[in-house]
Amino acid sequence: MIKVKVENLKFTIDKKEILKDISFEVPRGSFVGIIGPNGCGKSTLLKNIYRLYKPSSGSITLDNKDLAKMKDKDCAKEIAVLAQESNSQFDFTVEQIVKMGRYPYKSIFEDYSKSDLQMVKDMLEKVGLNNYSNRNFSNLSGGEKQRTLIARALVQNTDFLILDEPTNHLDIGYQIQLMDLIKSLNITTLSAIHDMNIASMYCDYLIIMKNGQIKDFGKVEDVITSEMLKEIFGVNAYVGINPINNKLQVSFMHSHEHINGVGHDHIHEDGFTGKHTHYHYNNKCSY
Ligand SMILES: Nc1ncnc2c1ncn2[C@@H]1O[C@H](COP(=O)(O)OP(=O)(O)OP(=O)(O)O)[C@@H](O)[C@H]1O
Repeated sequence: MIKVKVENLKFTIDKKEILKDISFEVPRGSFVGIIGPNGCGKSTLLKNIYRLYKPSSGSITLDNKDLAKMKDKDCAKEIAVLAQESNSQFDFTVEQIVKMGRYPYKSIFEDYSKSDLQMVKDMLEKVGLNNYSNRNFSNLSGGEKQRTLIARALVQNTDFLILDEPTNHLDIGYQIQLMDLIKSLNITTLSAIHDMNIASMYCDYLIIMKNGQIKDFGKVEDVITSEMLKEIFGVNAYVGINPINNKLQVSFMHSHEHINGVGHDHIHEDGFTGKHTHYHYNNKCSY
């Protein structure tokens, strides 16, 4: 079953084509990550899906319904979004911000119910902010702000979650805690992610983007390769398998550490000529 279908999506701003004929499907209940270099169009793609931007052409459907035709409030019951940092919630307390996630379920003069408030309290506890209800958002650390915004997205209680670099600002403990929490909800999730190891641990499928185009779409183990990392990001990496969880694990190397070639003080393909050590791996020499 397909939750989200994007077909031939193009998006142009200031005469610059940022998304060039994007098509993909997100299977219901899956966690799909989007990876790609800075500026390749990940956020812009997400913004077209959560309707901050209007596609120049193409279509996006959610459960076979044309997203462009949905009312805002209905859309908010179907899609929760954690965008990249925004300062729009400047003067609110943490609790007030998280409560906003319940807004789509309220009629115009209806106040928040006991169960809304309980949900907010429970979610703040889950993201490790139980004593933060009355703190002013603007005084929080980057990680605390991020966890507040995640709590707001999760109390929206939708079947589809869009995350734009959700682990931004979070220390490794909170990164794992947050991703475990999201994964445990079993809701369809589409997320821009920079960290390859986080992507490998949590995603079912990955979209590889470059220059506003999709270069690959597939299962994590099929698309994360050292060749892809070289082609898309221009970096050298060792891709192995963690024997404990059988997930791919990526370890990056300096640009002068690579597998083909021997000898000291020679010119590398990237121009590196400095002194360096050679490392041996499987009888091949890397340096
Ligand atoms: N409102 C806008 N006006 C003009 N250019 C824009 C606008 N929004 C995005 N762009 C440009 O579109 C391109 C894609 O930006 P986008 O934010 O989608 O990249 P990204 O892949 O999410 O990058 P990052 O990894 O840095 O977050 C960039 O070149 C950006 O400068």
